[in-house]
Amino acid sequence: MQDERVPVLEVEGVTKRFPGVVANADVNFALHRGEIHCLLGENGAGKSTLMNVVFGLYQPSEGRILVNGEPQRFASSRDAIAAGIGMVHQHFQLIPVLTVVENVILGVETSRRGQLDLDTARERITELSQAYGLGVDPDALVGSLSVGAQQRVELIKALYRDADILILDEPTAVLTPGEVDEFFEVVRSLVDDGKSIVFITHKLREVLAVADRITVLRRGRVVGSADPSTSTTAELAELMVGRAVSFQVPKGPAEPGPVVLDVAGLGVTDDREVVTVADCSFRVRAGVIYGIAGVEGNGQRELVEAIAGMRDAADGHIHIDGTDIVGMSPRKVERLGVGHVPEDRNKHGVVGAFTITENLVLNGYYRSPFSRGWVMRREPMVEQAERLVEAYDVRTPGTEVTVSTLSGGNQQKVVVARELSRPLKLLIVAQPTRGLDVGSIEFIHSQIVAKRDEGCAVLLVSAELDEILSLADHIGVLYRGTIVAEMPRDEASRNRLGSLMAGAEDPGPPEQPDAVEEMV
Ligand SMILES: Nc1ncnc2c1ncn2[C@@H]1O[C@H](COP(=O)(O)OP(=O)(O)OP(=O)(O)O)[C@@H](O)[C@H]1O
Repeated sequence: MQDERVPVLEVEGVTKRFPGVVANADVNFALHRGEIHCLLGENGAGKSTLMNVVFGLYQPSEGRILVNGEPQRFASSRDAIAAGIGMVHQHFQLIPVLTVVENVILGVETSRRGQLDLDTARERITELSQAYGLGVDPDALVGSLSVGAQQRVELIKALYRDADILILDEPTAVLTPGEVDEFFEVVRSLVDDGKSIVFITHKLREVLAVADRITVLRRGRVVGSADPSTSTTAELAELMVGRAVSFQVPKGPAEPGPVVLDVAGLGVTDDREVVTVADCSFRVRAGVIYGIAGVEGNGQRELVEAIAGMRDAADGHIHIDGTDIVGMSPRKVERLGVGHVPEDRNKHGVVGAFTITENLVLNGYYRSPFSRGWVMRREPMVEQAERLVEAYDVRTPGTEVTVSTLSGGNQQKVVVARELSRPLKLLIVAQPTRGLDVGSIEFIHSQIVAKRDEGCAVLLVSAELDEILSLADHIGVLYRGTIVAEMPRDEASRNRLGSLMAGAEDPGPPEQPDAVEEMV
C-alpha cells in the first residue's frame, strides 16, 4: 500500500538555467494523489519549463524529482512515462494522416506473430474512451477530428501508457466554451479514478472552478500558493503579475469613418476544396472594431486568410480602401496598410529559427529605414527591436535570441508588436490574446483600442465571447461561412450571440446590454 501522505510527485529545489535565463529558480512543488493542482504564472514565468523537467524533456541544472517518494533520474521522456507521468502539450503531437489507434500506439506498438496488433489496441482505446467519457472513435483519421477531440486523443495516448500523473499544459486555450465544460467533466472523472493532475492555465475563473490547490510562479520562482475556495480572480491576478490588473478595457465611443474593408458575396474553400465561406458580406469602417463571433470552424480561418491575401477567393469581392484585393499576394495586401495577427502564430506569425530582431522586420525589412537600395541596415532593425521588446514587455534575455526559445505568450507578443507598431488602415486580429496572461491581455486590448482611436479599421475574430463583447463596437455572427446577423455592441448579449452562433433563431436584443465579464 502506498502512503497517502507521500505526494505522488515532488519537485525539490529545481533550478533550470538556459543561456542568459534562469527559467526556474529553486522551485518546490508537491502533487498529491487525486488532486488537481493548478500552476499559474505570467507568460515566461517558467511553467512549461518546469513541467518539461518533470517530464524528462529537460535535465534540471539543480534539484531533483521524486515520484511516490522515490528520487528519479529521467534521461528522457521515455523514463518519465515509465514512472507513470503523462503530458499533454500546448501543441499537439499527433500525425493527422494516421488514425487514432495508429497515433496512440506509435512508439508502444504491440505485435502478435510479427504483425501490429491493432485489434487489441483498438479494444483498449475503446475501454479508456468509455471509462473516462472521452467519446473517441479509434478508427477516425486524426486530421478530421475537431481540436477538442484531438486533445482527447492526446489524453488517451497518455492513459494508454498507464499514466497516473497527468500534466496538462494550457489544455483549454484552444477549446470552445462548450468543449471546456466537457473537458472539465473528463478531468473530474480522471481524478475520481485516482489520477493526479497538474493543470497549467491562464484562465483564472477556470482555476477557481477546477483547482484543489494553486501554486503561482513569477520569473521562475514560486511566489505563493492560494486556496481556490477563498481566493478571487483579482487576488490571483495580482499574485501572478505583481500588480493590480484591470479586467475592463477603458474605451470611449467609436467614431466611424469611411468604409475600409468591404467584403461582398465572398466564397472561399479550405485546403480540401470544401466551401467554408459562402456568400459572406460585411463592411468595416475606419475607427471601428468589428468583432466576428462564431464557433470555431465556421469559416473564420479561411475568411481571414482571404482578406490577408493568403488564400484565393472562389467568388465575390474584397475591397480594402477601394482596391479589390482578390488575387493579390499577401505582401501587396500588406502594402495597402494591412496588419495581420494570425490565429496560428507558429505557422504564419513567427519564424522560430529567426531572432526577435529578424521576426520584427519580417514584413518590412525591404523598406526604409531597414533597407537602402539593396543593402539591409542592421542598426535601425536592432533599435526597433529594443524599443518594441521594452514597450510590449517581451520577456527575453535580449533581442538576438531565436524566437523558438521564448515562451508561447512571449512569441505572441512579438507578433502583436510587429503588426500593431506601424501605421495601418486595416488591422486583422485573430485570437490575439490566446495563451496570454492577464497583464498582457490588458495591454494588448488597450493597444487594439488605441489603433481604432487612430482611425484604423479593426477586424477582430475571437472564440472568446468576452473578448468580442469587451472590444467590439459592432458584431457580426459567422455561422457556416456566412454572416447571419449583425448588431451594434449595445444590442448584443452572450445569450443572443450564443443562439445565433449555434444557428438558432435570433432572440432579439436584450433589455439591458450585457455587462462584460472578466476576460480571464
Ligand atoms: N529551450 C530554451 N532555451 C532558452 N530559453 C528558454 C528555453 N525554453 C524556455 N526558455 C526561457 O525560459 C523562460 C520560461 O519559459 P516557459 O516557456 O517555461 O514560460 P511559461 O511560464 O510556460 O510561459 P507561457 O505562459 O508564455 O507559455 C522564458 O524566459 C523562456 O524564454
